[in-house]
Amino acid sequence: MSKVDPNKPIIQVALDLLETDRAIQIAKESLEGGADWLEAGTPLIKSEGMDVIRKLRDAFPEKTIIADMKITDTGAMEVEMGAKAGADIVVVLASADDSTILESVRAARKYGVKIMADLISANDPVARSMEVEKLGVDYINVHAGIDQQMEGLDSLSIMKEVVKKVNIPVAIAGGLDAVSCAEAVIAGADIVVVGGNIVRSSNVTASARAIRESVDSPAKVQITRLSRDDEIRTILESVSTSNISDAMHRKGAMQDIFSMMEGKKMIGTAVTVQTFKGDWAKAVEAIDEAKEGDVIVIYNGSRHVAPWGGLATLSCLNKGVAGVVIDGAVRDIDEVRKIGLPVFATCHVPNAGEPKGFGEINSEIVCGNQTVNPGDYIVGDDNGVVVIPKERAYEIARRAKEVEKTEQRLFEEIRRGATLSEVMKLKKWEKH
Ligand SMILES: O=C([C@H](O)CO)[C@H](O)[C@H](O)COP(=O)(O)O
Repeated sequence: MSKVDPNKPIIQVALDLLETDRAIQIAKESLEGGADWLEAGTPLIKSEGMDVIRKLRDAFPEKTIIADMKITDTGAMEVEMGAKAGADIVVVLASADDSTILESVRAARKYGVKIMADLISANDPVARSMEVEKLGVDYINVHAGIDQQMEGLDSLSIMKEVVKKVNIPVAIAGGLDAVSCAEAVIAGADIVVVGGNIVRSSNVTASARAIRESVDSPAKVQITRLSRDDEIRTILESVSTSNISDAMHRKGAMQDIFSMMEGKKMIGTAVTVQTFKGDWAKAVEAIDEAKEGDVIVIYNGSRHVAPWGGLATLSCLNKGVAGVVIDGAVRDIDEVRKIGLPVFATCHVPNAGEPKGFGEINSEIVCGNQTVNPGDYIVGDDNGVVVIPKERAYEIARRAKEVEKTEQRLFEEIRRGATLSEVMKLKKWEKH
């Protein structure tokens, strides 16, 4: 049942959820889209125990089921648990001690299951893949863990080395989508393990189908490479400031700063301005310092005298500035709205100050009670404005995307008639 045909890559869908019922429903939808193997993900096993394997086995008697137990010790006991619950393949950490791997393999032989060794966090994954093959494992999974992916680790380059060194089937996992699955198959992957990009999709069947098409015809998939900055901006385009706030554990949101341009989204890198009540010179000079795609972030601190208005806003268009954030007031709001540049501010008033020239451009400032440094990523939408420190921009963008995907699936389940607390089983997960 768990054979691998070198000409037909296997899609293993990782059911990284918390509830058995949702996992079974999502498994059904992913099989309809062409997924092959069903993995009880580690969070699912931790949440529901081995019973989830039994329920998956009952629901899908003919399918290959993987218990992603990530065994680190007591190999024989845990493999026995997985096998008796109905798994075909049990996952052991490749970084576990050799004694654990050997015991897992011995128990697997006794109970008629296979062992997949997961290389997540292995010190020297290529060398370890050869060692665990010698210890008798049946499959190797080259895996960039979810937290690692968020910081930019990907498993493809390691997998390219591993496939040259081992003779057993090689799986790859770690944030794979239709494009990276195609790349992995071209590079020699026998099994692609896909979690979030299937199970958190609002249309699980369509997402599984897209992966099926890409692994079956990988040469047809167009592979584009983006710079890190473009990648960050592309991801940020697709998420909301609420998603980002969740990803940052509620840090990063500016206080008392609101969109003056309903429906306009803004993404850019900060040019910071420290200025003072009644002085608009530095705010306006910052336009000349800004590059295309920058956001001018101004601390002015007055609700009554604006450092910014219509003429400054129009000047921004000539420089390709992505938007403006003001801790303080803006004026000429009718002109600002006509011009259409995203502007976020505390309020709007008629008064402007004078161009005196106090203050500084591109020093660290505090805006909306958040520290902003030049180059930090600033995102604004109708919810408000968040600042993402530049050092964590990629990670936060990726985490926000995971939040967005999770919500897409929740929306879909609510559309089907459930309430949010039913879908999330809120009562069960209240703090005990
Ligand atoms: O094994 C996994 C992870 O450690 C959480 O248990 C995932 O199933 C694996 O990474 C695949 O999921 P995605 O990375 O979301 O595709």
